[in-house]
Amino acid sequence: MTDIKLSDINVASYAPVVSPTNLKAALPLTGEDRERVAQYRNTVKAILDGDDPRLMVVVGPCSIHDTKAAIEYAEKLKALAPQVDDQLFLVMRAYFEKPRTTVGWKGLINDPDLDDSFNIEKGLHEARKLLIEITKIGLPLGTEALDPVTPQYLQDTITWSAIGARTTESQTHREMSSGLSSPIGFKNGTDGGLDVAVQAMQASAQPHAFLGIDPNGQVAVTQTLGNAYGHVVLRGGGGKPNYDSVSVAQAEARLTGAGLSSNIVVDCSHANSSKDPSIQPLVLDNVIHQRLDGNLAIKGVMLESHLNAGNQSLGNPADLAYGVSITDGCIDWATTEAALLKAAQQLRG
Ligand SMILES: O=C[C@H](O)[C@H](O)COP(=O)(O)O
Ligand SMILES: C=C(OP(=O)(O)O)C(=O)O
Repeated sequence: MTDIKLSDINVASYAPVVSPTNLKAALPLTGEDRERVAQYRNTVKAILDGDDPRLMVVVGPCSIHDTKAAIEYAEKLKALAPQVDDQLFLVMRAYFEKPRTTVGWKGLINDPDLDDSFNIEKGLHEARKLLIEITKIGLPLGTEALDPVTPQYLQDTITWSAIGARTTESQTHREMSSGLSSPIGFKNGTDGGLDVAVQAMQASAQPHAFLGIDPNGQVAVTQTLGNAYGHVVLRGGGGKPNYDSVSVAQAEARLTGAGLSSNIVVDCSHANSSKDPSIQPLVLDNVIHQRLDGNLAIKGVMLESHLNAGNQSLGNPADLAYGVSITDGCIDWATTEAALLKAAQQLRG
């Protein structure tokens, strides 16, 4: 009876993985790239503090599955930036971890070869390599912090982080957020509920102690200081959008009532576009008008955009169309560029 198996009954295997320190040694972020990230973060903080009047725009693919297409996208975004940067601070969406409603491809880190081979070590390398390449191109980067371990590998390259609608209520994610070095946006819940995001801001602003990993990959009691730059991301939910002026005013009142800064980012995608990507420019247009009407609580917007429009199913990776999302549908580059040029022009008055 003593050899009865009680643990790991549902675990098939373990495989050690590179430590954060060793990955960073292999793929270092150096010199002026480090200064850039620090500067980008300061800009986002200044936007959230109301000291920089520009609108932050987190824009890019729903998920990155092809690093070549991501570089091509980054080069286009970089070329657009100087045409709008008097009004818009562009941050490229670089999402490598996808939260799934049930199951599905969980992102480039989890399965970089898109074939259920789950070469997570390769995924970490590819993600970090790409983040460094895009930093060198000269763009700030935004990502979803989903797995509580991955920030140790990537966070030094990140200007803005998000906690997704499916994890905003999770204590683990609030604890992790309290130690993240970047400002952090909390999505409202998938049911549209704002309370979880407000509570996440309250929780993550405080110090926490929890089990995490240290830079050497050692499990460690992690004590954090609290993240002062939490804010809400309105993404709609429960079958309804929440980007309209009434919903935004309600969110503002809720935040102020809780003693929090009334900083709001509007996600033009997800339930705010009923997952129809072609609606995103209309949502953006509405938000720009709210800003022009004097609503300065709206500090940013998010757009899901790729080189080409729509999305495609992930079947045989060799058959995938280039530059098309394999998760949520996106607007194409031409639509993105036109929408952002228009937004900047409108904001100039
Ligand atoms: O943003 C992407 C998706 O909306 C999110 O990952 C959930 O995807 P799913 O409902 O297709 O699993
Ligand atoms: C998963 C995402 O959004 P949400 O958490 O709002 O569904 C996303 O932005 O990729």
